[in-house]
Amino acid sequence: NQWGYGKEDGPSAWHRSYPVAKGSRQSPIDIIPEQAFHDNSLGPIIANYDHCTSINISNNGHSVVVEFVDSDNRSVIQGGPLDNPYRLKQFHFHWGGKGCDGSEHTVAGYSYASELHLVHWNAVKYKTFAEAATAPDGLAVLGIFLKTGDDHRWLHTITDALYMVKYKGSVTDFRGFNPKCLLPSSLHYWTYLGSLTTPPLHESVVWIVLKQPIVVSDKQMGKFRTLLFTGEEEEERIRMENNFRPPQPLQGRKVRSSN
Ligand SMILES: Cc1c(Cl)c([N+](=O)[O-])nn1CC(=O)Nc1ccc(S(N)(=O)=O)cc1
Ligand SMILES: [Zn+2]
Repeated sequence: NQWGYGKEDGPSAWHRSYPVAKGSRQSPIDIIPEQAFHDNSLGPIIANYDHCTSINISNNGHSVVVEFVDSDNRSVIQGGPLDNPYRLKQFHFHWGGKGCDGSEHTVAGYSYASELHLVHWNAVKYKTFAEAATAPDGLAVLGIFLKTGDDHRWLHTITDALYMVKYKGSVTDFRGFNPKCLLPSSLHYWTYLGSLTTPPLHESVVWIVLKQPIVVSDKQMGKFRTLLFTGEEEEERIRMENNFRPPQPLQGRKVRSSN
């Protein structure tokens, strides 16, 4: 299933192999804060990542991904719009080209430099990630915006490892990383029902997008752009950048806002 972010295989072509691309709950979306519904029943998001166990970091030809042990509830997110704890499986990023923004969600038309996605699955209701990934309440993705400014103290742990996963298909050990250090100080959020933002675009995601971005330096962002979409054995070397899907039609969905 070769899909990508290029002219021929990019987001506008995905519907050919993945018709759900034109579905009724696609992601990302443009979030308009004034039109979000302040829902007082929405409690705080609780992220328990202290016992989480990262396994590896890899380049899957679309993004850089850090995978976690998800065989028990050692790292979960709960509260907010979620009826039960969702288990952390992986996190990855989307970003733009040099000097360009590359977040997936936008806020009143404003794009951020990058967007971090922490992908969780409903292990209470479903036996595997694969099963959850096709269920309407199967996944919960925590979206965190990145804006450029000062160096991020902890992002170095990730950016210093990127040279080891330059090529598509490369993977290397990456143990003991706790993603709690990537969370902003405020966990205020918007939430809505959506989908995976890349093929297979399953409409199985409860999106929780944090309002407060984290700050990373241009230099750190630049290291993401040393990654390649292409494999070591391939003739062509294509820089991994602009790996984001543009906002999709809201189709009458309500975006709720935490207090
Ligand atoms: C679809 C699937 C299954 Cl099923 C499995 N599996 O291991 O069983 N892995 N994948 C791949 C996957 O997770 N894709 C994914 C795509 C977009 C996003 S995003 N940007 O956060 O919306 C999160 C994840
Ligand atoms: Zn993503």
